[in-house]
Amino acid sequence: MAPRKLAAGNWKMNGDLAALAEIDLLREAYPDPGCEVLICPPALLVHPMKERVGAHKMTVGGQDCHANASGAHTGDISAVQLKDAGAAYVILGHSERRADHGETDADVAAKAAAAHGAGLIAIICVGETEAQRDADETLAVIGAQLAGSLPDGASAANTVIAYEPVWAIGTGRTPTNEQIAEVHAFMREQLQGRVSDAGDVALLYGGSVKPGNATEIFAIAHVDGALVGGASLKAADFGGIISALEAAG
Ligand SMILES: O=C[C@H](O)COP(=O)(O)O
Repeated sequence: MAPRKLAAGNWKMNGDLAALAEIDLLREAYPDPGCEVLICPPALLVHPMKERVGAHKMTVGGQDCHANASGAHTGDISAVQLKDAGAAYVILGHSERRADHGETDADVAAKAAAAHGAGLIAIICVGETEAQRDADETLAVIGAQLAGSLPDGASAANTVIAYEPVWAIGTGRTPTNEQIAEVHAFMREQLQGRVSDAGDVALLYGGSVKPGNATEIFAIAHVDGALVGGASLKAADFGGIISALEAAG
């Protein structure tokens, strides 16, 4: 098995029922996409989006889950509930959750274990801040986040890793191709010994991916797709990224 090719959209706290019209546009433009296409809308939209996707092979995911399957956790959503609503994936440990909700690597590992238990594929996010990159700590930070956030039992079938430099998210700035290549090769190496099929785990790049830079980014070794924020909100933009991934070797 080779790593899955995945164009993943993260709508973050954007979108409403009317925005599901974008799904119709994607279905029409890509009736049989040559890569996996995933959209992770706000939790309220997971079920209606899945209904809108219908028989199309596009998948839907959550943006977070609780580590427990149920219980007294007001405002939280479990992996089991996401699965029940039609999700196939869940994003975990996004830097916005690490910053806004104080999520630690151990929290992310527990959530990923819950996701796996519920039959969801966990997209585990890692990435350095600008200060950490300036201090030449990038690989140490990524190595520690990976080691702490990967649960036992992670495999290419149930886990995807997304490298998202915090300073590149929503800023229009991206690392150089060499910087992305260095981190992705490092992540591949770090997975050895932790995951039996480390060579087959999909590694996504995320942070200001647009139709205009996607082709270049997908040509970098060990980049198997993208986790896209702003440019996933409109089918016209996300479509450009899907097309670039379809065309990537
Ligand atoms: O999860 C997606 C990332 O945070 C990237 O967001 P962006 O594409 O808006 O920079």
